[in-house]
Amino acid sequence: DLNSDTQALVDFAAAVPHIRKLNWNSGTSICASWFGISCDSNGTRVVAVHLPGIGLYGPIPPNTLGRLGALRILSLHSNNLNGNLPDDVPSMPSLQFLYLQHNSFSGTFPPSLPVQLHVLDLSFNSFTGSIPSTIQNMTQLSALYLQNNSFSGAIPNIDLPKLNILNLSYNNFNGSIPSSLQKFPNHSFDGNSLLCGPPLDPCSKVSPSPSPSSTDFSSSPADSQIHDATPKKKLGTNSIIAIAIAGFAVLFLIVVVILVCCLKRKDERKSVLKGKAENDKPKDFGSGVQEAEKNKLFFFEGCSYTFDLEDLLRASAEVLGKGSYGTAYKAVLEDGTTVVVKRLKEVAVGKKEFEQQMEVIGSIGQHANVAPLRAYYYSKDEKLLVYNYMRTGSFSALLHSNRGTGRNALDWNARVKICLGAARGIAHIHSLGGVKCVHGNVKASNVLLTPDLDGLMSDVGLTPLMNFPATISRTIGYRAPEVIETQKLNQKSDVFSFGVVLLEMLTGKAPLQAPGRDDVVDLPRWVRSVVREEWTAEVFDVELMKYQNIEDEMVQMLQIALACVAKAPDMRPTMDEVVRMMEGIQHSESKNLPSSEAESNAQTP
Ligand SMILES: Nc1ncnc2c1ncn2[C@@H]1O[C@H](COP(=O)(O)OP(=O)(O)OP(=O)(O)O)[C@@H](O)[C@H]1O
Repeated sequence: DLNSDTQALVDFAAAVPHIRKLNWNSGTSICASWFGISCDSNGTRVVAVHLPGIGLYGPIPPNTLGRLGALRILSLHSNNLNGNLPDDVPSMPSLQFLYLQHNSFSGTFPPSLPVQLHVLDLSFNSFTGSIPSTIQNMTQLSALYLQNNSFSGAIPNIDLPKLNILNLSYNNFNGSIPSSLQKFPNHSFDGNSLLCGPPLDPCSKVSPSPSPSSTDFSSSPADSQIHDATPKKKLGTNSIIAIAIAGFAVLFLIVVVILVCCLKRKDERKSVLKGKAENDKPKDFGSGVQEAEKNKLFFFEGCSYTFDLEDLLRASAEVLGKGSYGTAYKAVLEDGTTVVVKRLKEVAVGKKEFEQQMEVIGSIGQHANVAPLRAYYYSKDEKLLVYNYMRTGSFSALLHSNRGTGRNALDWNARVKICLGAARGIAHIHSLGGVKCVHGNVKASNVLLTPDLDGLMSDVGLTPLMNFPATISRTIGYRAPEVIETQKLNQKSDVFSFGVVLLEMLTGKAPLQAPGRDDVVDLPRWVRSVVREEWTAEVFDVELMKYQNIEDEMVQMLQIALACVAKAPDMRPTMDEVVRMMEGIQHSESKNLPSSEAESNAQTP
């Protein structure tokens, strides 16, 4: 019952040192006010423990968390926990989501995992030994993250029907990849030098000699609470040379492909715009178009548009808004095609760098949650970007416009779906690595919506083109404190900005848009101050109050948001972790389960 759950948590907190205060006071209600704790809807059992990145130290003692018999989600990632897992922890009877990544756990793969586990994340630890074939019993498993450990041996031939995410990269696995797992992409297996077969190189070609990375393994558990997503292992000189050669080859190929495309287009569009730029009345966004012969619209691959610059200049245009990069126009072409044209102002880079960044943007755009850039035009006086027109508009517009006029409120599931889409889009950008793979301007008006309310990140890859200080004032409410100070963007500053979007979604309040305006709030500060006083009610959007059974989810989402807007960048989760935590919430609620299962969950003693 709740008393024994409470005692289990108290025992855990007493035995495990932690940097951040938990404020688990026996006088307050565990379900309503204990940090990181969620109960079932009756308030009779603890069903989720979310304690990411709060500085937990040392091993998990046996007979503490393991006593939480109704626990469905255990999230202890990004702490400094170490040692072996106690026997009773992963084997809790109701556990469905286990997040232990980014700690310093050692020992072998947990021998007894509950068969109903949905997600298991042991990545970025120091686990050793092989994966037991009994993993085959976990028929509900949909995601298995074991990357960046020291697991070894052959990978068992597991065939789990629901498994759709698998990451075994950066371990010491050897042998051939079993047929059942060959459907996963290479990066599921990267960084295991003795592993071969599809999707990696064929086994016969793999030389047995490359030094196993175990000796190079550098583990620095205590230096930070949240590690970067970059692999912990150092690469040998051979690997670096090989990677460099492969990189050059890929780059060369890309350049060749682009050249071929350009030449082809040149042929297709003869004499586009010859003498037209002066004769036609150019739209606002085309007034700087010159030298039309030399500079044409460059389309990205996979784009089905057939118009050219001339058509675009003839289109009827309407201003959508002035953003930090320039003005956005909705342009309707003569054949009815509607696109968005962004006319960039104050581009701070030259042509070559601009084009290189366009290539980066083109490659980032291959994701369901990133609004793809379709075409661009570059000349000395005019820089235009062409995007699909999203008629559902932006998250910001849907969340804030026409409030209080009996509008159709954006319901909870829609809000979560939109934010999860945006989170996946940002995580995708981050996954590409490198300094340029930062969004840099995450905010609700840059989350565009598909007709079925999926969130897409727009304005991707534009910050490296611009003069940084020019963009800062418009988006002040989304900026991480260190960005305001140093003017340097990084992935953790994107996480902060995303946290503000989540707070915006939860509270229905827009963050500070520009200094000196008093109609809007410093959201992280406001939410923190309310939360300090008392939980929930005050914080959440009144429009959300009419929905049943969502308090748990809202509180959990609030915790994620607050973790994202932590003042210290190191304390913020990575975007990948944010996605997984959000997915965990989505899956965990009984209302998302089939009704029979929901009932049995509700009846659990
Ligand atoms: N592809 C698109 N489809 C529909 N609406 C869009 C599209 N791109 C932008 N918008 C909308 O047009 C308006 C202006 O966009 P723009 O990106 O120029 O400025 P912003 O988002 O307000 O600020 P920033 O430049 O900092 O991103 C915003 O309301 C935005 O949501």
